Amino acid sequence: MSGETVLELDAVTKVYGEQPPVPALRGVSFSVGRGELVAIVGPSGSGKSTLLHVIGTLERPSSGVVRIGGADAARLTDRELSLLRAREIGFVFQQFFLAEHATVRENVADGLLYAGVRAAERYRLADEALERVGLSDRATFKPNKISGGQRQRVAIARALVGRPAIVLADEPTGNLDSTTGASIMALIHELNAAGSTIIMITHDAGLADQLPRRIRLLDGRVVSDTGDGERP
Ligand SMILES: Nc1ncnc2c1ncn2[C@@H]1O[C@H](COP(=O)(O)OP(=O)(O)OP(=O)(O)O)[C@@H](O)[C@H]1O
Repeated sequence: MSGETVLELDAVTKVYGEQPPVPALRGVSFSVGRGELVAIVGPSGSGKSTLLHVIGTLERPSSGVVRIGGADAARLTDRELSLLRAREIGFVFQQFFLAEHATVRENVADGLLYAGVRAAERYRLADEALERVGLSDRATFKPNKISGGQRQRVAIARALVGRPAIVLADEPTGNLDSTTGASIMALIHELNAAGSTIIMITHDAGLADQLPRRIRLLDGRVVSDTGDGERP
């Protein structure tokens, strides 16, 4: 059975600067189906962050096409693009990026600020997301009163709260010790098993090997992709 394509890249390039131009992506094509769990792996400078920014519509490609849920990102205005980003993409970063003055619950609810969801609904969905990451009992805490692993769970709940089509995780275990990192990886697997489509960037081949599909980048090109476009 072939499922729905949530992300499609076709011959995407990204060139930074002019003197000299730095080609960060040199014709990247692949697609991701709903429910996939994909690692994008490669050494430093291979283009992983650039690819994440392009997929996340934070940067426009120099050429090529990025389709999210069938919509060609290049055809959208900046305003439409921010709405698409707010509704369809959940970001998880290595450095959590939590608001320290706000509670855990507020941090998660704020993930819906730009998606046009009313406050009461934001908090209801935040509580639901916190339950999914096993942190309901920390909802009223401030981020500085919880552990690093719990902070990353908050960041993941924040990314999930709007039930985005794609969760993009950039080295989500990069700031954690190995045990805590393993528990975050277990959570990522759990969330994927529950239906989330997750694309994780890592330079760590060992971590990538734990994921069902690996797309390997080198010098801005895909050098291998263990998925063949078939949907799970
Ligand atoms: N804003 C920028 N301006 C100019 N060059 C850039 C910019 N961002 C990235 N690059 C260059 O593009 C190439 C790819 O960088 P990118 O950050 O995407 O790689 P990466 O695989 O994420 O590396 P790392 O694992 O070290 O974060 C590198 O040669 C980098 O120097």
